[in-house]
Amino acid sequence: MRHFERKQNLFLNKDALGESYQPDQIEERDEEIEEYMDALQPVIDGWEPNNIFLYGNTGVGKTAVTDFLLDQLQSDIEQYDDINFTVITLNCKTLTSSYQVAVALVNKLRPHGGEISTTGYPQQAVFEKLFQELDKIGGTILIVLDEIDSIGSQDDLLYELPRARANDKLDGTKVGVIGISNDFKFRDHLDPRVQDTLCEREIQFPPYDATELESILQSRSEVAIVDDGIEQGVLGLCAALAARDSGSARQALDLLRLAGEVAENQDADKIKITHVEAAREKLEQKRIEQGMRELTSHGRLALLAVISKTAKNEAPCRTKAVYREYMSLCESADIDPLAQRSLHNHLSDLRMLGILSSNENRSGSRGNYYSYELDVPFSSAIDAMSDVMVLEQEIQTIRDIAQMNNVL
Ligand SMILES: Nc1ncnc2c1ncn2[C@@H]1O[C@H](COP(=O)(O)OP(=O)(O)OP(=O)(O)O)[C@@H](O)[C@H]1O
Repeated sequence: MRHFERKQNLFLNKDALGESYQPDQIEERDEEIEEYMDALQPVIDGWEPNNIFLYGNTGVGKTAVTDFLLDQLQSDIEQYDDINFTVITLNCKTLTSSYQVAVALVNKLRPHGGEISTTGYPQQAVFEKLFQELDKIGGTILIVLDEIDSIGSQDDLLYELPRARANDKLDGTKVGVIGISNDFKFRDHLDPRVQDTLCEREIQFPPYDATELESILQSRSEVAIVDDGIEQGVLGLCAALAARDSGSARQALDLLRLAGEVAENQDADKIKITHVEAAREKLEQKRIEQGMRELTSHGRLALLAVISKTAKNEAPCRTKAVYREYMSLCESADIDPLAQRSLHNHLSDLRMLGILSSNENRSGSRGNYYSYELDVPFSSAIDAMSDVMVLEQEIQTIRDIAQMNNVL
């Protein structure tokens, strides 16, 4: 049997490319940092803190900048004896109401063994317990609620918490809320009173462009990867691919880490462009597989129909042609086909998931029509299909046709 062996030739600190790493330096966010520092200024001046709402797509540095600035604030505040400052951070991902968020906060603040049950109290009673815990700490408290959109429409706490002092619920403790969200609709759907309070200061984090991502990768790779461990052009390629897709630093860092792992497995002395390409394919496949897990069986058959048209070199193709292919796959799978209109909806969903792309063609008197093609490499799509479909024979036939037509 093969033994585990430590490999340390390319990575100096692989964890520095991972999710839990907190960078010493934030790149390319000077404007947002400036705005954020302005919003936090009242804390160090000893006034009531602003409530701040941060929004932007996933991976654009909302959490990293928040952690960085609050650490900085905490250390700068040490020189002022008259401020007692506390930060409480809670990720709300699994908490779907004000009640659940309030219970989680209370239990975070109570000592081990003194936690309250997650059910059975009237909501106001939990809020009261929370205010009591906050008063025990006293001073200035910032409560960071990450992924705040999970709270949904039951958002009373977001109204009550920032106003607790004004409404005499707190005994001198100054509380500010920092809400973080990547759901752009969440803000607009908030009760207008909550919106006014919570979004006192709003800071938007736009997606990164390729140059910005390259500079983030550059600074992170200095910590994560050995000198001379990266071939020229590798960081640029990772940055360009992530910028084109999402503008997410997380995606760019994931790509570099995976490329490093591919290189390491091949005992290469550098991370090369080919390793990035292999890593990209792996990530793409993971993304498609994740997307496909959410599809119904008809969604999968719709995708397989487009894959089959691609193998025949017949993509982009119109809905009508996809529909014919889909009908024949349904017949092989012994599944009753949907109407063409419903297939069209499935194709739209696949486009939303980034698996297909579509073009609207204008054809004069005959009206407009859509044509579809894969927006991911053929090989990733068909490999992902093989994992989730039972149409083994049909998938093999599609592979054979693709090979004959040199479709990769
Ligand atoms: N400007 C930056 N400089 C250095 N590292 C960054 C920067 N922006 C993001 N990162 C890194 O990218 C990764 C993702 O960033 P972060 O978690 O802050 O994104 P986010 O906007 O909070 O995303 P989500 O909404 O999904 O939580 C982290 O590893 C973070 O350290």
